[in-house]
Amino acid sequence: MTTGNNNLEKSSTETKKISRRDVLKTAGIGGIGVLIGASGFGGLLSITESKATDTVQNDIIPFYGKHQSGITTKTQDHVYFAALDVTAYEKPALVKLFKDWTEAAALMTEGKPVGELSSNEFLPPKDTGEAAGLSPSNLTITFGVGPSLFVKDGKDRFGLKHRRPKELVDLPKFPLDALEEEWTGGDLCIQACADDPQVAFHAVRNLIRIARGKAILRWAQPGFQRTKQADPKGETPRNLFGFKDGTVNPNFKNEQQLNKQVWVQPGDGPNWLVDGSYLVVRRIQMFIEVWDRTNLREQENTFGRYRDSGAPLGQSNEFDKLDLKSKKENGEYVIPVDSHVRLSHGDGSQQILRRAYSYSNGMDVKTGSFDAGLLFLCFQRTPSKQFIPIQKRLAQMDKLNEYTSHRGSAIFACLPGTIKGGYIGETLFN
Ligand SMILES: C=CC1=C(C)c2cc3[nH]c(cc4nc(cc5[nH]c(cc1n2)c(C)c5CCC(=O)O)C(CCC(=O)O)=C4C)c(C)c3C=C
Ligand SMILES: [Fe+2]
Repeated sequence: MTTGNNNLEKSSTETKKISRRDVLKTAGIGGIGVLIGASGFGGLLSITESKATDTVQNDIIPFYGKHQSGITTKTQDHVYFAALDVTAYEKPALVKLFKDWTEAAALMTEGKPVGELSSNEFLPPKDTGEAAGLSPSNLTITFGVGPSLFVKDGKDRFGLKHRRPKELVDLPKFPLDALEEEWTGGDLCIQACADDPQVAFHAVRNLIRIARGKAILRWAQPGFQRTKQADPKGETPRNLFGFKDGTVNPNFKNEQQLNKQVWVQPGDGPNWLVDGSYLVVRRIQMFIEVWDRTNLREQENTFGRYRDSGAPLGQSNEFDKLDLKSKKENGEYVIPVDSHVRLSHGDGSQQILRRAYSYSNGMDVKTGSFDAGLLFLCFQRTPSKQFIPIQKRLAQMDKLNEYTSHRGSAIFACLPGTIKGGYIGETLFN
């Protein structure tokens, strides 16, 4: 029923690697527009493929489709997450922003710069340039809208109030929350994931630049997992506490399961969000110095899994099922009552799609310890029936709470995908 991250599927369309330099070289022959116009992107790829076989790989994730990419896409090595505040006052400005973002995002995910190269030395170049020569690196860019886009301080800012889904409301305050304004909320979000940190950063940087005069950064957080070079087998990544994290997740190959757990369905709320998903983000600080002084048995009891194999306590293999009934001779449960997996699993009926990344932001100047933790990103169909009840259980008695602190939080509705010629957000703004 469940798979590890390593089993997650890349989007269905066959993809090919083509570096930005290849695109520019090819453009030198006939011009990008002419080439794409004449043969479609597939044509461009096959030309380049036959010319430069050494660069043929699978690292373009299609931007267009029924759903946005970056949700059920195999988790890339890096994320750059940004929450934004809208500064525009009129809906047409928002529409223009999303149209421009769609165009730029589609280009960047194909490894292309956001605008044609200009030789006018008196103007700033359209693309910021740091991804020139880099491969597309499986870049995905996922856009979301927060509750405050619809209503802020009681004000219907863009005439969208009646379109706000009931589920798109600020999360309740959970016990032990230590949220800080500087890591919380946002009218819009951009999640850029890629197998290269510079490609992910480049994407967000250029989108923020395009947003000038319409939206500004509110907060941002980069995150990482181990790279594919370091772990060519693609095993489940480990978090900063050294445990395999991401073992149990909905099966990305199972369309039925995704429709049940991840994608918003007709009848769930307003139609504009059908085929989209809700994203809950938590910026969770992990007290790694305290953890490092904790003995192994305590660490394993905290999660309810073995550190080495990732297997549930009492089992041998990572993907073995949790046995929540089995007891030790002393009458205690093998998987402790306050362990993270027992509480997060509950009765198994609530599942979320987790796409978490570690972060490390240098030193916390107040304490002199690392400012490190987990950028917890999870997608779901109905937050009130998925993230919220799970987090309520965890906040009450999760043993992990001794070693973590929730510092940031936000919720977004991630829009459905779009086709070429359309734009992300058109179902909402039309
Ligand atoms: C409310 C949702 C969750 C938060 C917040 C959360 C924080 C968090 N988790 C880990 C590490 C692990 N989590 C694991 C499993 C797991 N966690 C959640 C939910 C939240 N975690 C779920 C739904 C599950 C799966 C439960 C199940 O059905 O078995 C694990 C075990 C391995 C795995 O399945 O991934 C680890 C390890 C940290 C470090 C953390 C906050 C910093
Ligand atoms: Fe967890």
